[in-house]
Amino acid sequence: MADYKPSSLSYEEMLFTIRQGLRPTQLPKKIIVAGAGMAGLVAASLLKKAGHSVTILEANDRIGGRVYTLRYPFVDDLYLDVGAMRIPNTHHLVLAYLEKFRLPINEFKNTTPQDLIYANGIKTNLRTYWQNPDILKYPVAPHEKGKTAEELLLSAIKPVIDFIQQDPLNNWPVVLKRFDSYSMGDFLRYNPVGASLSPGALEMVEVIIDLEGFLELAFTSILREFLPLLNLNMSYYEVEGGNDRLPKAFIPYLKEDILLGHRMTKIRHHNDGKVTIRATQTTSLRQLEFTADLAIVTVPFSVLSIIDIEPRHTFSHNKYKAIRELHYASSTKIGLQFTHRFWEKEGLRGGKLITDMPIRFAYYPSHLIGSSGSGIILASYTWEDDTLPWDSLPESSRIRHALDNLATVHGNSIYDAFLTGASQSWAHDRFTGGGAFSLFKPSQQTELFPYIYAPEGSVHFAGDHTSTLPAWMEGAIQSGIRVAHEINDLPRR
Ligand SMILES: Cc1cc2nc3c(=O)[nH]c(=O)nc-3n(C[C@H](O)[C@H](O)[C@H](O)COP(=O)(O)OP(=O)(O)OC[C@H]3O[C@@H](n4cnc5c(N)ncnc54)[C@H](O)[C@@H]3O)c2cc1C
Ligand SMILES: N[C@@H](Cc1ccccc1)C(=O)O
Repeated sequence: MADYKPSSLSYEEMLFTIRQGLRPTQLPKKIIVAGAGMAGLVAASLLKKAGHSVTILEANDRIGGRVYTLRYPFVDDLYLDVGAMRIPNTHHLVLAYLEKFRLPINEFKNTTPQDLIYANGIKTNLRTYWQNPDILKYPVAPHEKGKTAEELLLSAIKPVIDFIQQDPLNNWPVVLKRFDSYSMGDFLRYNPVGASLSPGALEMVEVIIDLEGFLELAFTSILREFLPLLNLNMSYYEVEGGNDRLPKAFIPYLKEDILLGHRMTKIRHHNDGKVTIRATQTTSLRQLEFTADLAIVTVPFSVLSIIDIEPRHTFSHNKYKAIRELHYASSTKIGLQFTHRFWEKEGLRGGKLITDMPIRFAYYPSHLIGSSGSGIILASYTWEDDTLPWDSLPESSRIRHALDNLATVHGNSIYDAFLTGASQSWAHDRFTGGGAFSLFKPSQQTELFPYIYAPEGSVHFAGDHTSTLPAWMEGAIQSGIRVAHEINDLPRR
């Protein structure tokens, strides 16, 4: 296990840092930040305010990374968040930045009793399903009849959740030690602490709770990521006008320091401890070099794996292993715009469609509810294997098939209301190296995590993958704050 421990900042200390900044440094340093996603923007803004000189190299022609709001080709000033779309009310770091930048938020209706379900060729809604789960005809065991997917899943994992909630700080490592080798699927099939699920019950849980793509991943990782989504009393927010307004809010303070279209290609350590980042200017293809006291690398490991490290030995064996092995899940989103908000006439105001059709989960917009104009449905949001049928298609076919799936549920009249569509296949996004977010395979949290966030010489690491909440902006922000504290008072090289 690495002897390096990240600064164990409390939530209060992280919130204080967002509101008041770091302690002004007595040792101002030159710092390069690779990546202008949430982690890089948070780290760079805190360190600049503390007195350091920061330069942010961003490969893309926009900042924000996986906080990405698509506006083209939609009309009527509408948009679709094809990356981060929902903010749990327990993600206090994100909410603190939204408050700091005074960004307007509205409720993201993640679920409502009117949520549609279309599975096994049967169409119903959540309210009816809750009253009679057997309506979907999953071949559950006799003792599982009459129970919803949430009830069956929670009955299987409740002992673990209760244990964690008793004392999260001390009990989470115990849970990790005992269950990190389990996949989500194996934990539910051969449950070591609670009710094992029959194949029929497991299939219902997979479809209704959207676990189908994650069953082979680590039980501990999926449990932690899904906790917010499993809590039906959880409320969520979104930024009015698009979630990309959050990263964009950093621009006024950092605009002199951000170099767009600068793709890091090499990290070189010098004998005197300084570090040079080589970057290709993506328009001119010129090779540029930036030398500094320290570097903060926030790019996903799926990208870092193709960056040259010189001399090789300046990264440890375990860092290379973590970069090579950390699992990245894929994800694809498809948005369809319609001339009018027909779904609202069916009582769908926010919330979603849950289906075993290839679109899997669709989300109805939570903004402009009740307005008479056009609207955009997130017609498909898939993860892992569920993205394969979509990633293999050209965009026009993705849109067509998603429309066909929606028509199965909403009727053929939607074809006349269809305006335009767009999709984002993160597997094809070179700025994330083809991964949407890191999620551990069994045992990877134990084996890899300590080496993911640990610095290597003058190179420090941030990004959601280095946090305890990957796949959430909260984790990216947490990592930006952690790394800023980590290097604020380090000696100059
Ligand atoms: C489909 C999807 C849905 C999501 N849903 C939610 C959600 O609902 N709620 C939520 O809170 N979070 C959600 N997330 C997760 C959230 O978007 C991420 O956790 C967060 O944005 C990650 O920020 P980051 O700074 O760690 O990484 P990134 O945003 O990936 O930033 C890394 C940056 O590095 C840049 N870069 C890459 N390679 C190079 C290079 N060689 N040189 C220079 N720059 C480079 C990239 O362009 C990018 O700007 C979702 C993510 C996805 C993909
Ligand atoms: N946080 C992202 C992705 C995600 C959710 C649940 C588990 C893992 C990943 C979302 O809310 O959609």
